[in-house]
Formats: sequence, structure tokens, C-alpha cells
Amino acid sequence: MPAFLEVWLPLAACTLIALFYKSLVDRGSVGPILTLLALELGSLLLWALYWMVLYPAYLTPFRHLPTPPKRSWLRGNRTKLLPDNPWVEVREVMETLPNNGLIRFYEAFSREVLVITSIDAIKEMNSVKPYDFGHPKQVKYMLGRITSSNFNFLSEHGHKMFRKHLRPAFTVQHTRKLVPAVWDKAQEMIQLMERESRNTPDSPVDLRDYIRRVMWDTSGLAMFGHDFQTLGHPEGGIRDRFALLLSEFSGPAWVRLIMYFVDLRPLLTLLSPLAMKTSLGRALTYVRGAVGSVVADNEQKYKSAGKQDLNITSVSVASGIFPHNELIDNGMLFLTAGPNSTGTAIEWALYELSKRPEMQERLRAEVRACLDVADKADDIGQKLASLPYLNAICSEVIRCYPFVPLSPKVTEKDTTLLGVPVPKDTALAVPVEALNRDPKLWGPDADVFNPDRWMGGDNALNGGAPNNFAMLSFGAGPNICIGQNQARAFLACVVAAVVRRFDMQLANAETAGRLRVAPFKKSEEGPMAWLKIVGL
Ligand code: HEM
Repeated sequence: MPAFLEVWLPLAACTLIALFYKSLVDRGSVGPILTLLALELGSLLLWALYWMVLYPAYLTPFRHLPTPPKRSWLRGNRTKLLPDNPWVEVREVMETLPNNGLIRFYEAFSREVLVITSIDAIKEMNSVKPYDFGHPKQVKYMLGRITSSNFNFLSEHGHKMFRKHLRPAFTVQHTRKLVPAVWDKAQEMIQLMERESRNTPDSPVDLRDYIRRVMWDTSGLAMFGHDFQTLGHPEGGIRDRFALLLSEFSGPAWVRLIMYFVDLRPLLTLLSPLAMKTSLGRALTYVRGAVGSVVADNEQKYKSAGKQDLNITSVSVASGIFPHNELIDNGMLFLTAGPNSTGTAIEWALYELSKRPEMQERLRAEVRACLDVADKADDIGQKLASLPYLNAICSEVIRCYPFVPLSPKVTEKDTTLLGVPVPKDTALAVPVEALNRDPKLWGPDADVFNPDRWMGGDNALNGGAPNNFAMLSFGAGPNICIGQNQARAFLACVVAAVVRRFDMQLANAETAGRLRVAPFKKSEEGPMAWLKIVGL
């Protein structure tokens, strides 16, 4: 929220309370209070005039940058005040407005956002001066609310320590060692799916539900060495409590708009003793308590046996750098960042595959030639990584369905981008989806789901795009998603297990691709499929 409003709002609230008190309780003269109120309203008007009219028109350092021509004071450059999927219009603008890498885009009430459209600007931002750019206040606030954590990793020093000491737990080699446990869990899921499609042959199987459950169980194993057992016991556990925490932030767009202009944090902090008594508060206490206890188990094990397990918490304990509370904070962060995003990628992969029998056939042949259902070998992660078509499909899913299609950033200090001065607190947007599908980078079929672009030679690494910055689904530079290897390995493992066993046919082809109203790229209802078992 703009700093002015952070002072103005509480001041105006106090003045109003004084006015009510004086006129209704004290029944004294309200003249001086009315004068104060008038001064406050006047200052708000002047502030609005400066920031919403004068600054964006004449004073901003971005006044020479290309700006979409159609603009209204209320909606900015958008056609709707509250867009369902905010990245869609930004992509249209980026494709139609000639620019040299930066576009000025107006959000509601003339709020300027700098849209980064060129790879050079992305490189400069992520590689040359990554710590000049950070997460917007709303994102930090959201993380804090979901996890009740005080994230040290959000400061530059804290972030460097976090990355340095957690890196060993997220390397390709380490992640591959976690895959056999994921494979076993995927087999458990497949048995449940088989049972459901046998018991209720007239109804399609809701793939989303199974994917969410398997993601919770595999994430529990990978992060804490603990099986949350949501596959066997779907109701009432940590998954449901966590879904409640996330639901607070999947609310309508107007809530996010208000959150930008009106900072609710002081109010929420005041109300927090009360909030902890609500179902949301109880859910948070439950989840943090559950994470706390599995973290403590890992600490105890390490203390008594002096041996580190494969899971991420155990590796963090062994580093000796994180105190107990920080281990819980990290666990809460991984639970927020991992299962939902990876599960969404699995949903999109199964959605694409269940629309395309020939793609399924080809993938099934590749997987079956390499993996047996009884395969519990330690090298299953290695085997999956060696399957070119499986990995091509996963990369294409990650390219076409970025979980965060428009990544918001903010400048932490005065800086420059492509030579343009960018003041502290400037809002920026990285149009991930638009860059991931830019025909200049990906060729004329950029909008087509085509795993073959990832087949053969260097294509396996870059999909035929000119460089690694062309695909930004995991971000880039030192802030790049720390869990990307894990996400890729788990995605490949679950997809391979499902396609190996079932021939899928999409049951809700008309609606499964409809997007949820959200800043994330997620289907509203998820894929439902008819499943046919294809041999052992
Ligand atoms: C398909 C799945 C995933 C996607 C699309 C995804 C995407 C992202 C993106 C876009 C970022 C922000 C990068 C930036 O600030 O520029 C991020 C950060 C992060 N992700 Fe992921 N992620 C996924 C899976 C995971 C998993 C499985 C974990 C953990 C087990 C994880 C943990 C994190 C963490 C801790 C950060 C913050 C990193 C930092 O600031 O240094 N993510 N992720």
C-alpha cells in the first residue's frame, strides 16, 4: 500500500471516532474535529491528484515508454476493473504494442506497472542485480498469513544463507533418491483409482482429487520423511486444514484490489487473538503443530543417531544452521510452494494426455519399455530422467501452463533497467506466460502443445528456444525456484505411473480447460477421465 495511505487511514479513522464520540456521547463542539477532517480529506485529494493525475502524466520516469493507448482512470489499461486472469490482457498488449523491452501498463486508479518484455531486461533483472528486485508486500503478507512464519529468507542475507544451506537437498542427484518413495505412492494411488473405476464404472474419475492426495503424501515424505497418509485417509487431515488456509487467498479479485490500497495488516494483527479462535486460526495451529512435530522427530533422530536422512528437513537439521522455529518456517514454506504448484502441473499433463490418445500411446510404450510395476529399484529416478518423451511432455506442460503466468515484483531500491531509471517501490510484472509462448522465441507454433520441440540434442534442455531465459515458469537467477528439480522429478514420476497403467479419456472436455478466476493458471474444475486398465 502507498506509504501515504498507511498514515492517512488510521489518522482518518481516529478523527471519525473522535467526531462520533464528541457529537453522540460528549455532545460538545465538533468544529475543530470537522476542520481536521476537512484537512485530511483535502490532503487525500491532493495526494490522489498528484499520484493519479500529475505524476503518471508528467513526472514519472516511464512517461516516454510505450503505453497502451486506451486508458481509463478507474480501470487503467484494462477492459475490466477486476480482470479474471490478469495475465491475459498483458499478453495481448505485449504482442501488439511495439516496444524495446519495457512497457508502461496502467492498473486501476492509474497505478503504473512496468512490464518486462525482453530477454535482455529479464537477464539484467535476474542475473545482474537480482537483489534490487523483490516480492511485493501483498505476496509477503500472504506468505506470512498462510504460514505464520517470520521468513528470514526474504532479506538478502537471509536468502543467501537459505539457498546455500538448502541447496544440497534440492540437487538433481539428491532429488532422484527421493523418487522411489514417490513411485510407491503413485502405485498406491493407482490401485485406489482402479478400485474406484471398477466400483463405479458409470462415473468418470476425478483426477484432481487423487493428484492432490498423492502430492500431499509425497511432499510429506520428501520434506519431512513423514507420510501424511492422505491417500488412505482423505478427510480431515493436514491437507484439508491447509486447503482452508489457501482458500483465504483464492477469494475474488476485488479483495486483492482492496488489499493493494488498504493495508489490513494492522487490523488483522489487532484481531489475531480473535482470529486464532476461528476455523482458519485453528487450521493454522493444526498445520504448524503437525509440521513442528515432524521437524522435532527429525531433530531427535539426528541427535540420537547422528545420521542424516534423505528428506529436506533432515538435510537442513544436519546443516546445523537453522534453529527449530526456522525449520518449521521452512517446512511451512515448502508446503505452500510445492504440492499445489506441482499438483497443478500434473493435472495439466493428464489433461493434455487424456485429450490425445496417440501421445498417450507413444508415452506408454516408452515408459513400459523401461519400468515395471514392481520396480522399486533405487535408480528409478535415473531411469525416469532418461526417458526423452516423458521429459519432453513434462517440459512442455511447464512451458504452456506456468503456475504464475504474470509474476509480480517490486524494486527494493532505486535502480535502472535497460538504462531507464526505476525508482524504489515501483511495481513490475514479468509476463511469464507471454514469454513462454512468444513466437519470436519459440517459433510459429509457440501456442501449440508440442512436446516434440523438446526432443533431440540441445532441444531437451531449451525446447529450441535461443536461451534459458525464454522459459520462466520457475523464475530465473538466484531466486529461481529452489524446488524445480523436485517438481520435475515428481511430475514425471506420477505421469509415468498413471499413463503406464491407464488409457485415459477426458470426460469433461468442454469444461476442464476453463481457468479459475485467480492469479494462478489453474483449471476451475480439473480433469475428469474415463480410465481403461491396460495390462499390468
Ligand atoms: C511445477 C511446480 C513449481 C512451480 C511452477 C514453481 C514456481 C516457482 C516460482 C515462479 C518461484 C519464484 C521465483 C522468483 O521469485 O523469481 C518459486 C520460488 C520458490 N519455490 Fe517453486 N515452483 C514449483 C515447485 C516447487 C517445489 C516442489 C518446492 C519445494 C519443495 C518449491 C519451493 C520454492 C521456494 C522455496 C521458492 C522461493 C525461492 C527463493 O526465493 O529463493 N517450488 N517457485
